Amino acid sequence: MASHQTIVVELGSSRIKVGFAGESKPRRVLNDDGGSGGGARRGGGGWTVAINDGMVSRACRWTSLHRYHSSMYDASRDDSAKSGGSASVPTTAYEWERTLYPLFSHALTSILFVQRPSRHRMLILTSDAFPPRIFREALHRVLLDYLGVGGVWLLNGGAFEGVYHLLEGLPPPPSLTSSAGPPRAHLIVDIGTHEARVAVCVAGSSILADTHRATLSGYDSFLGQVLTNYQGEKIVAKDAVDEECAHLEEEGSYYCPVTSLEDANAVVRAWIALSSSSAGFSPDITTVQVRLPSLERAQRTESSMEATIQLPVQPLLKAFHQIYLDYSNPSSLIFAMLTSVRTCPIDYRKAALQHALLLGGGSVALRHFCFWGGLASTGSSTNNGLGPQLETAARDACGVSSDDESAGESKGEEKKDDGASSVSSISRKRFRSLQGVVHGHVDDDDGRRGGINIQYPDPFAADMVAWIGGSIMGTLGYSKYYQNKFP
Ligand SMILES: Nc1ncnc2c1ncn2[C@@H]1O[C@H](COP(=O)(O)OP(=O)(O)OP(=O)(O)O)[C@@H](O)[C@H]1O
Repeated sequence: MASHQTIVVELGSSRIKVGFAGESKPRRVLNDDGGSGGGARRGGGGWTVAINDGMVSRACRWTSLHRYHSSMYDASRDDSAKSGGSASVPTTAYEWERTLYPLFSHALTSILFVQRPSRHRMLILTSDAFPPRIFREALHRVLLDYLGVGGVWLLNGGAFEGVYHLLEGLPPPPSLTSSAGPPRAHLIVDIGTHEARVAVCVAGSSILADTHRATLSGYDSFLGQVLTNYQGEKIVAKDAVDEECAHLEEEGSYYCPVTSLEDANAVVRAWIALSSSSAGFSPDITTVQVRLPSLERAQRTESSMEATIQLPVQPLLKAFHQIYLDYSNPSSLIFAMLTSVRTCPIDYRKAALQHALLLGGGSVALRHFCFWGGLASTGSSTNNGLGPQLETAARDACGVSSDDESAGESKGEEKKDDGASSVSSISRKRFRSLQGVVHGHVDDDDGRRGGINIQYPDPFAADMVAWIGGSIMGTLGYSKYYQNKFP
């Protein structure tokens, strides 16, 4: 059987990327605003893919395969659930077949224009390291039996496997000398929609399964926390909706204008835009001006209402700290990263922390997020963004304060009480074993060498790396890994 180009599909929870192996980008990225990218905000209960497979036009509801900490997931935040959509993940192979058949039929006929599926094999990347058995069974049945695709390779934990094929070609971090040779290990951090996943990937091998961690630090989970924090603050938006709020204040109740994930996303985008603009930004800023989508909609019916309002930034920064930087919180990203490294064999720890890579759409969305802690400690806005903030949080977690870079003698000492008194002594000691690795060593000539270094996989787009890695894999001769219809 002559095999034509391999098809590569990345099944993400909020974006599905479809294309051919050997190409530099997917032919189409499906998301819930019709595939144009950017993404309208949706809740965690799934979204709708518009399907047109040449026979019928309909919609297919797509949910993530698995939801980590599903008991912690707050369905009341879910916009789609509120609007009557089903928030449930399929629970039988048959339900998965009903979801997958229209989706892949659409991809083959309307996106890739494949005439004879049997001449193509398909590489499927899933974010989950362990997708449910019923999903795998349904996928194979749909692709091999119903749609007649030539062969299928389901690649679990796709981002980790995919990026593995790009790592060799990535330039070394500027802090490392080029003579150091190719890195022996990487810490891969994939920030997705609901979850973030972390694992150590070793050169010449694959990911170390023991180091795999999943945590509720996806971009939408962060937005959920932003929403919760603003609602908890009970903001009185006097200037925005004068009469209404004055009345509420009199009654002793409050009004919070941030009412959906979409609003929370608008606050995040506004803050990033403000902090990225060099003009007029200073660490003293405590409010941000935001145009809220929900107020914009209300404005259409009530013309007296203002859609742009001034909001405090404190609840936003608090959410960022809780979800990403708080090393005393087991659900935070920094906790997952440090636990992952602590689990890996001791001789790989140094290399893994020196070569940490941020992947996934969430890391793109937060790449320039500015946090006060960083600004305050450096006195400038250059040390902002997710990567530098995670580095600072890792140093804090390991008891390496930011100002003792030159004074190695403080190693091993208890961190002084500098306002972080709410952090328990157990939390402060939890990652002490990584202190030397996170800190690096101090050279007389060149300053600090080694230590934690968190990078983006430039020049590749962090949210495309998994698919591009899959595209490379699809061109290689991995025949024995494909499950073929005609073995
Ligand atoms: N370029 C971008 N700029 C801003 N936000 C983005 C960008 N790309 C993706 N996002 C947002 O980041 C989140 C994660 O995107 P990603 O493409 O990694 O999702 P996914 O692969 O579907 O998720 P998962 O890996 O959890 O299955 C989504 O909420 C998405 O809206």
